[in-house]
Amino acid sequence: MSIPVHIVTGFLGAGKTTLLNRQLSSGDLANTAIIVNEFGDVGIDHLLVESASPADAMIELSDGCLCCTVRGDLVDTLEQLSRRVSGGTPLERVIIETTGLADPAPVLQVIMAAPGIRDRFRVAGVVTAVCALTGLDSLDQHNEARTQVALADVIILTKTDIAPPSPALIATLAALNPLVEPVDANASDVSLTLDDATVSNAKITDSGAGHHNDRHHDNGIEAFTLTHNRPIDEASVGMFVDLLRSTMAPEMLRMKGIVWTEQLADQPLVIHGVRSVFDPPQRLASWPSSERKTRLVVISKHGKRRHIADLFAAFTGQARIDTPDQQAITENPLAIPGM
Ligand SMILES: Nc1nc2c(ncn2[C@@H]2O[C@H](COP(=O)(O)OP(=O)(O)OP(=O)(O)O)[C@@H](O)[C@H]2O)c(=O)[nH]1
Repeated sequence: MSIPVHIVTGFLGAGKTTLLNRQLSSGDLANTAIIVNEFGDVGIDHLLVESASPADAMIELSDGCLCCTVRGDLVDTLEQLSRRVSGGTPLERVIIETTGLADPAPVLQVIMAAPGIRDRFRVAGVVTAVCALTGLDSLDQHNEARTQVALADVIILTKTDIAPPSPALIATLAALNPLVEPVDANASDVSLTLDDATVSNAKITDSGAGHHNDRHHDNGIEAFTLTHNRPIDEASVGMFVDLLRSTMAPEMLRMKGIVWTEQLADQPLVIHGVRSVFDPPQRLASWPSSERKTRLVVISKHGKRRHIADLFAAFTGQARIDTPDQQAITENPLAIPGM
């Protein structure tokens, strides 16, 4: 059984450590390793996180950002944890608190793709703290803040006790991540460690995506849904994903959803990708609702929607006058317009 890794992110000062402390003090983080990543020579945050978990469960990765310089350290740390587990130490979960300036995608990629890590750990979810007071400014001004929201499985609005979130902030969050309905940090059931069922259900249902089928925002990220009403050949799905990974990885922040395949039509395929890294597709035991339909939510850099939609159309046999079909693309990938 792989060990779930929960990533807690959010812009500088958004309230990550406060949320973590709150959950630690509630006592439900037994057998949890907490990895805190900080900028600067002297880490502070790890001192601020209360030691409610075993002393050696607290690991500080400082002097760099997880998404760049200390990536190797993260792999080493997870390998060490894995060895401890083999030696009999109980470990139910890992929580990684990133720096406020981190892009969480490389962290996810380490867990999903690094040899020796991906078999022993799995991404359980990304929780992003957003400050109700300063969140809108951060989102307007910083790419990292937008990426943190775009990649979130859960968005927690902090400091709502000081001021309620503005409608503009709520609208911006919905545009950046139509899959997720923000929750209030003060709500009684807020948790940083969502169980797998909650997260995978959020990923595959239509909640949010159905209402915001085609959302974009002028701050560089757009979210849209690709849908198809007929079963798709599984091989075509694989080719579509491969081509996206090889040609669009820097622009495609995230793709998640369910696919109705010709093979095993009663058990939809779950697709879950972060940039170029995709989880091995999993089958659901059955459809989550009565509606059978392929739904893929894509969060990408602004301006790439047309290319991604054209590729999807080609691989699902939806011919368009000015777009090559699947055969043309797979025989000559250079034929994709705009790439
Ligand atoms: N009133 C109020 N203050 C909060 C809340 N959450 C965090 N704070 C305060 O905001 C400040 C920053 O909180 P932290 O939890 O350290 O934020 P962080 O995201 O870990 O900060 P960095 O690690 O520096 O990015 C602290 O002074 C907290 O006490 C909240 O929900 N309400």
